[in-house]
Amino acid sequence: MTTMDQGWLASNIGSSGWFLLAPLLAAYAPRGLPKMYFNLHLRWHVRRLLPFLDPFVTIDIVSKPDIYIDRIKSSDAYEEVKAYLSAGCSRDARELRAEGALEGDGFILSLREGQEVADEFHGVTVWWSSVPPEKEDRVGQLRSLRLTFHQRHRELIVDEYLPHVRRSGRTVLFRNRRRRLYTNKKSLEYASTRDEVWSYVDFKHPTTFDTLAMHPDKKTKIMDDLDDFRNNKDYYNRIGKAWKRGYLLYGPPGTGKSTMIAAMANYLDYDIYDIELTMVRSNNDLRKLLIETTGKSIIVIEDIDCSLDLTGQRGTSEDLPVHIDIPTLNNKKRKRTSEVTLSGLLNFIDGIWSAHIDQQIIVFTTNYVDKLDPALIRRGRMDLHVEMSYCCFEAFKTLAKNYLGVNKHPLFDTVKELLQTVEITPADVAECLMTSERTDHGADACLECLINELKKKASKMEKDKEKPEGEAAGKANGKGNGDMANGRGVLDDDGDSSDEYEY
Ligand SMILES: Nc1ncnc2c1ncn2[C@@H]1O[C@H](COP(=O)(O)OP(=O)(O)OP(=O)(O)O)[C@@H](O)[C@H]1O
Ligand SMILES: [Mg+2]
Repeated sequence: MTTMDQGWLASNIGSSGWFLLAPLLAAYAPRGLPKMYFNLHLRWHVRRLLPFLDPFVTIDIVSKPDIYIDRIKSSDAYEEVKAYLSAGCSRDARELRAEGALEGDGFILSLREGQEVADEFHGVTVWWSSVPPEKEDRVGQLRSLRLTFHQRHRELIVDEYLPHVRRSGRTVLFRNRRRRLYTNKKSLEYASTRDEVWSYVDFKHPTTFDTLAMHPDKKTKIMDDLDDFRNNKDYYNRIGKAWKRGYLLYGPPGTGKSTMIAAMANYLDYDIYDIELTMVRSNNDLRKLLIETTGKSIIVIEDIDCSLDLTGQRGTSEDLPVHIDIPTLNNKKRKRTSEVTLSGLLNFIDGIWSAHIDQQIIVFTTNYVDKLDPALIRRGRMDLHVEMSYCCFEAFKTLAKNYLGVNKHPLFDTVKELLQTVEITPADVAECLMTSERTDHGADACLECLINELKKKASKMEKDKEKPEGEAAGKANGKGNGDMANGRGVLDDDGDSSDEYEY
């Protein structure tokens, strides 16, 4: 971009003849000609001449009233244009205004009133200026940014340049924002249509795919899948499918399902909407929640098997309201009826309403995958089923690096051997390795602690095997009864994980 002063004059030089004609017409026409003639004919001609006298077109991009700013999540052309200009014009413009960014500690630079900057698009020069607010009424000041361009470029500017400005502005806004972790409010709290349905905090989870303990092949496949999703907008358009993808993460407690969600959000740079289904009163409220989400986000329903009674055969259960305990406002628990049904949830995932927001990932987690209604997790809804399993040696190595800062150790061989037979969750391994932080013990002591734990588990498994069937204590692979119904809870230590995830 260059400052406007020279650019503007240079482009106007060709039309200076018309500027001379204008005062002549204004001076002689009314005196020399009958009034009637002037009114009927000259005015008509003057009107036709106007585009030649001033061949420039202006478009004002007007801000939304302040009172609505907070509610605007998806698109606000004014904010997008401002962000586009702040990324470019701050380099050339001399007189700027700085506003504290809505999020973070930074400033947003914008043009001061009267300042103009030029921009170039496909060899065509256009000018942006900030115009003073036109009025201040009960909805607050309406500010505008004015775009000026030659009328012969109208099509290019309207059809290509302005969408380009909005797209680029959105990218700047997205880059500058703080990511958020949303959770839904109780249905009772958003009775009015203007109430916010989500509350949020800044999302600051430190987990990445680097620190996630999992077999590397499996990890790579998941990351590739996320990349494919992110980069394939055209593909989704072409096949006529909403740009969404469903992940089902299943496995015993402590195997990293929630951790994986944080890693996914950090990898994609997405917000998270964590839905507590038991707080949702009806299918209608569920839809309301969906409408108020934004793109580039992950919608999470954790422990879907515990959230609502959405299990059983679709034909019998989908339209029956489910009974759940909702704490009431005076904190006493009382039996209430949630009218969220299985079909309501299915519609939430991939009904017509779900298509209105692009680039969303839906994640369900569960400890008991086989208890879920097949309709809920069928392919197309939950596109990728990922089994989060017990700790394999490769996953252990990641944890050892995270917690102890070691890549090799003489005790690794013993750990490797034990992990081939013993089922231990990454959470339990992490707990043993964390002793190095809590005490002054180094890697040796932590690894010995882990080996002791593994040996204890091994001898318990032996004892359980000797007991008659039915008496053996449930494996630690389910919340409560240890009933991991898929029967594939153990990752091979050699990392042969090909059958642990399915597409
Ligand atoms: N795969 C993993 N990689 C790294 N850390 C892990 C992993 N699994 C578990 N952990 C550690 O264990 C803790 C608990 O894990 P997490 O909450 O992700 O388990 P979960 O599978 O969601 O369990 P639940 O089924 O009970 O919700 C995490 O805070 C993390 O420190
Ligand atoms: Mg969890």
